[in-house]
Amino acid sequence: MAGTAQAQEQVYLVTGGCGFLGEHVVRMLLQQQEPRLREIRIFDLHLSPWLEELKTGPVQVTAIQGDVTQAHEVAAAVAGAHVVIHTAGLVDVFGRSSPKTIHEVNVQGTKNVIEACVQTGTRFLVYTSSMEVVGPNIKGHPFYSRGNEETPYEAVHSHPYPCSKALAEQLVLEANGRRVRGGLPLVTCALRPTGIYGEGHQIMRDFYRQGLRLGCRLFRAIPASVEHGRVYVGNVAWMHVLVARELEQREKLMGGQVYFCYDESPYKSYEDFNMEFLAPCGLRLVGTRPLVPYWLLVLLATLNALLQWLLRPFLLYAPMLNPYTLAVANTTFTVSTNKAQRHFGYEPLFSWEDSRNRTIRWVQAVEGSPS
Ligand SMILES: NC(=O)c1ccc[n+]([C@@H]2O[C@H](COP(=O)([O-])OP(=O)(O)OC[C@H]3O[C@@H](n4cnc5c(N)ncnc54)[C@H](O)[C@@H]3O)[C@@H](O)[C@H]2O)c1
Ligand SMILES: CC(C)CCC[C@@H](C)[C@H]1CC[C@H]2[C@@H]3[C@H](O)C=C4C[C@@H](O)CC[C@]4(C)[C@H]3CC[C@]12C
Repeated sequence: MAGTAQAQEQVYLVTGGCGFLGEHVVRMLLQQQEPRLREIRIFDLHLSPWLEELKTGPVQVTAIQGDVTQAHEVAAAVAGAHVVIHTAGLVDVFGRSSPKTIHEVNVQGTKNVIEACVQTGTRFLVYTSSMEVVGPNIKGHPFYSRGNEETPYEAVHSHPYPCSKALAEQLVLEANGRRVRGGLPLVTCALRPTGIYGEGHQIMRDFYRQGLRLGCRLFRAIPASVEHGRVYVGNVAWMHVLVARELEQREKLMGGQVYFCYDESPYKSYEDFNMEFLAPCGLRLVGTRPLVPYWLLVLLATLNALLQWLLRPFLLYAPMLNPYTLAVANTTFTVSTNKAQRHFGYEPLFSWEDSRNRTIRWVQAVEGSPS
């Protein structure tokens, strides 16, 4: 009886629940009508207005404005939660934030989440990591033959964002098995999405707007042969929900594990993949080969980095092209694995066709909306 009462009382906490991925996780939790779910807490630095519309359903939705770098705020939000899905993070590869801030949010913030679980007795922690914990590395090595979780790869990073994600992932995995308040072990695991796309993807929106400005054209910069891993946001969210649900039943198998996020999205170059959505919206990718030689792109990227540094005291100059983004876009890195299917029965919830159509509809709706 006590078991039944407990089973109906589950509280989920989603950090970063108002972000691109976080919103999909929250909506997925509500759509899946998890019978044991009583409350979803959404913890974010900035709360979104759409939260209000979620508050009318049978599951209590609690919005908590807070900062993961503040240990006491995190502990207060975690107290009494059954599972924490920690998606909050500073996703910055353009140099908008300082390396210190990226470290504080992504590493110290994750430490605070782990410590809060230990102190308050929360046993299950799902961490949103990134493919960039593995690569592409600074040497530009491709991840050949569509690697999986076991594929050897020299993970060497210098950029603050992948460094912070790698450190945070390590902390999460090392915390698996720590005794939480009450004496039971903490069960953790990390999900590594490749480049996420779908409704709410701001970089896709930026490319679309840039294409409109350029007379409905984009100019190819990266060879079509470079494959870049992509995964639909709905499937990434679904994977988080499944892991959160299954972690309790399969703690021996899943605890301390990493899983790449994958689905049926095709293997293509970054730009060709974007054109799957932007072409039906009227954009055209000019050139079957890069129009600008690679050495010139490297030069421009280096110049941008230099300008960013020089202008920093006066203004924020953070263009999309810099040596790091160029290296990521120009290095083959894709995954092919079925580990999530073997460990917890994951199958993508959205087919490629669905994912594509949903994303196209979203891009089309972007036109005319404020930037
Ligand atoms: N977007 C991708 O392609 C991608 C790929 C792999 C992994 N990831 C990871 O997925 C997670 C979510 O990324 P996203 O693309 O949804 O980014 P996002 O910026 O849309 O969402 C991040 C959320 O975290 C919140 N946040 C930031 N700093 C915070 C703080 N100090 N305290 C509390 N909340 C804070 C933001 O307000 C935002 O709502 C991140 O951890 C990111 O590293 C993203
Ligand atoms: C060279 C230019 C023409 C194109 C620049 C594109 C560049 C802004 C894109 C290319 C690849 C993108 C990253 C990739 O999809 C994966 C991730 C992992 C994730 O954890 C955070 C986002 C990130 C880094 C994407 C950012 C934008 C990138 C670099």
